Amino acid sequence: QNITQTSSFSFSATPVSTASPSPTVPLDTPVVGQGEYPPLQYLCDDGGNATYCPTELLQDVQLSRIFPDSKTFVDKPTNGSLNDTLSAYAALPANVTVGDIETFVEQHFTGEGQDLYQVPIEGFNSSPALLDNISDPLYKAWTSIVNGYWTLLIRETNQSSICTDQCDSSLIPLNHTVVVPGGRYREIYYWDSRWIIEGLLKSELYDYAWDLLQNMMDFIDTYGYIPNGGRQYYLNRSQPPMFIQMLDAYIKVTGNTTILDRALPLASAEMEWWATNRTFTITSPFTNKTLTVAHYAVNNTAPRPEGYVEDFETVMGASPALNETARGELYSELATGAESGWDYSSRWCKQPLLNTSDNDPALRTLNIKAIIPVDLISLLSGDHALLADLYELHGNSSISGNSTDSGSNGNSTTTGGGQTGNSSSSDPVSYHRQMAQAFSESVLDLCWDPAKSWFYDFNTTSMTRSNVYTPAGAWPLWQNITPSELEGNETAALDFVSGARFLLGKYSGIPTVASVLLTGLQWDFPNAWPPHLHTTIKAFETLGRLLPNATTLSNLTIPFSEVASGQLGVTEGDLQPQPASTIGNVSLEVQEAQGKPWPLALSIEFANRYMGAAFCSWYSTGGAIDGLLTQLPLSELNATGTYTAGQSGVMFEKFNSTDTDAAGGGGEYNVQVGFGWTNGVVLWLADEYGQYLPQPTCPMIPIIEVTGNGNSSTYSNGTTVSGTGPISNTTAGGNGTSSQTQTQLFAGFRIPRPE
Ligand SMILES: OC[C@H]1O[C@H](O[C@H]2O[C@H](CO)[C@@H](O)[C@H](O)[C@H]2O)[C@H](O)[C@@H](O)[C@@H]1O
Repeated sequence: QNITQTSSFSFSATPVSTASPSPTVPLDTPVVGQGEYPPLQYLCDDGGNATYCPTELLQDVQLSRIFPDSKTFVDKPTNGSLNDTLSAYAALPANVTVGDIETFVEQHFTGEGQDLYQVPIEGFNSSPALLDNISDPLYKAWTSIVNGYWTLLIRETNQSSICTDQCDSSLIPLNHTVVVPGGRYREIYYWDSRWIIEGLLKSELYDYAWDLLQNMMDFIDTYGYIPNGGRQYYLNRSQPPMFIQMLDAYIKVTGNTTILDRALPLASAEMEWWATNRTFTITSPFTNKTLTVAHYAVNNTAPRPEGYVEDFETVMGASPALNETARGELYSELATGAESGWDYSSRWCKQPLLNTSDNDPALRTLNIKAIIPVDLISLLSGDHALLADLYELHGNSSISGNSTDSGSNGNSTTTGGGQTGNSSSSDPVSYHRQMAQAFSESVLDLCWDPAKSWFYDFNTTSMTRSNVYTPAGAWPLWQNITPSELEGNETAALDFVSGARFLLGKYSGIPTVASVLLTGLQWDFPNAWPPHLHTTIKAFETLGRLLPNATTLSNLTIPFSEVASGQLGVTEGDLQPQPASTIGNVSLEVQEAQGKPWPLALSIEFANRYMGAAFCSWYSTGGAIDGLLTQLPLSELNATGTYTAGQSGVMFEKFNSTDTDAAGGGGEYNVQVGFGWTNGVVLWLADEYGQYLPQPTCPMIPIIEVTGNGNSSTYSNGTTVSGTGPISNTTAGGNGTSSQTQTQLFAGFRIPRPE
C-alpha cells in the first residue's frame, strides 16, 4: 500500500497566483444541483448577498468545477459593483451550463490574491541570536535561510484594491501588516498565528509580532471574537483561542507591557465570547460534579463557501439520502470541524473508521458538537490563567472586562450558564483564576484516564471518554494541568509517554502523528503537523519540571507490549506499517539524546525528527546552500514527485510520519507550502534545542528503473527521464519481478563530508 502520498502535489511557491477557469467537462454540460439551494446563512443575512455567500450564484459557480480548488473562486473580487455582477448573473439562461459559468466568471471577476501584497521586511536581522544556539553548521545555515522566509509571507492590505461600492471581495482588510501561512492561505489565520508569532519573536521581528497582535485585537474590537481567518466567509466561526497565548509570548520576550492597555479588555472580551457562545455545564458521570466545559459549535446549514464542492458531495452523496434537517446538521458539523482547526479527523467521528482512504464515509459521521475537546478546554484553562497573570502584571485590576461590544454573530449555542461571564470587570484576576480552575477541573475529571495514563476527548452523546489517541492529549500538560498521579511519580509519567515512545520507534518521521487511524482525512495518520510537535515537546518539558530527578533510559523506544494498556486505542495489528523503503538510512534514535534525563531526551528525539523532516523535505524539493549543500540532480528531484522546475526547496504545511522527506497529504486540498507555522516551529526548535541536533541524515529516494538500456529511466512517480543511469550507492531492491525491472535506491543525500 502506498501511503507516502507524494504523487498529487501542486506548489504555489510564488505567493500571488491567479487561476483561470479550466473546465473538465464539455462546455454545454448543465451545471448540477440547479434549483435546490441552501437557506440564506446569517453571515449573509444583512441583505448583502455577496458572491461568497452560499446562494444560487456561488453554488452554480462552484458546482461547475471550473476551478480545481473551491477556495479559488471565493477569493476572487468582482471587477464591477456587486449589483452589476448579480444582474449579469440573473440574466443568464435558466438552465446554466459550464460554459455559461466560465464566461460569466471571466467577465466579472478578477485575480485572487491581489488584495494583499508582499512588502519588504523592515528591520530584518539576518543573524538573530538564535543562530548562535545551533551546533551543526548545516542546520545553522539552513535555519538562517528559514529565518529569511518571512519575506515571502509578510503582506499588507492593498488599499487601492479594497472593495467598497465599486466591487465585491471576501477579504477583510486589516490595518496592520499580516503574516500569512502561504499557498492558498493568502490571508491571516487565527491559530496558525500562534506558531507564526513564536517564529517572529525568535527572528527578532518584534514589530511584526506587535502588528499581528494589533490585527487580532482589531478583530475582537469589530466582531467580538477572532474569526477563523481574514475572509468574510470565515465570519461564522473562530479557531482554537490562541490570542492570550500569543500576547503572553510577546510580553515574555519583549518585556513590552504597554500593549496591555489595549489588550487586556479585548482579551477579556474574547474569553467572554467563548463563555457565551461555546461554554456549557455538564454533570460528570465519574464524580457527579457539575463541570464547566466548552465545545466547537458553528451555526451553519450550507456548504462552506471555500469548501463548497467537497461539502456538497459529502452531504448530497449520503446513502440513504439525508432530509433537509439532517443535511443542515451535517453542514453545521463540517463548519464546526473547521472551527476546531482539525478539519478533519477521526477524533470527531461517531464511529472512528480504520484503514480507509476515502474521506466521505468518515465525514458523514461527524459528531464534533457533541464532543468536549481536551485541547480546547485545556487551552481555555491556560488562557484564563495567563490572563489573570497579565492583569496582575499590569497592576490595574480595575480595567473593565467589557469595554468593547462583545459582538453578536447570532451563533450562540450556549447550553448552560456555568461559571461564566460574571464578575470579570470588578475583579478580573480572581474571575480568570476561577475560570482557569473550573476548566482545569473538567480536564482532570472528564478527560484524564488514569488507567490508560493519557487525556482523551469526552463524548457527551455516550457520556464516555473517546478512545482515539491524539496529540491533543498532551495539551493539558502544555497548559500546566497535571494529574496528581504524575506528580513526582516517574513510573506513572513513563506510562504517560509510553505511546509517544512506541511511535518514536515505530515510524521514521515525526512521531506526533495526528492519530494512528488511517482515514484519508488530513488530521489523521500518517500526517504530522507542526503545532503538535511544539505542544508535545512543551508537555515533555512540563514532565521535566515535575520530575527534576528523572532518570536516564538506555532505550527510549519501546515495543507495543510496553505501552500503557489501551492507551493507543487500537491493537498492534491495526497499525499501519512503516514502509521499509522510506526509512533509508535514517536512524531512529540519536546519540545526542543519550545520557540525558528522559524528558529532555524525548524532546531532543522529537526535535531531531521534526528538523529532519522539515530539512529533508526542503532538500528533496530542490533546496541548496551555498558552499555547503548542492542541489540534488534533476533526475533525483524528479523522482520525488514533489519538484517543479526552478523550485529551490519548499516548507510544507504538514508532514508524513512514515517518511522523513515527504509532505503530508489527504483531505480536501493539495498540500500547501510556505509555511507559517512550519517555519515558526523550526525557528523555535533551532533556538531551544539547536545545541543537541546532529547533522541531518535524509533517506534515500527510491526509484524504480524500468528500462535497462541506460538511455532512459522511469521513476516511481511515472516520470521518464533520458540519459540517467544508476549512480553511486545503488542497491538492488526486492521488487524486481521481471528481467527488465529492478528497484534501486539512489542516494538522496550528498552533503560533502570530511573523509
Ligand atoms: O479550505 C479548507 C479549510 O482550510 C483551512 O484549514 C486548514 O488550513 C488552515 C491554515 O493553515 C489551518 O488553520 C487549519 O488547521 C487547516 O485544517 C481553514 O482554516 C478552514 O476553515 C477551511 O475550511
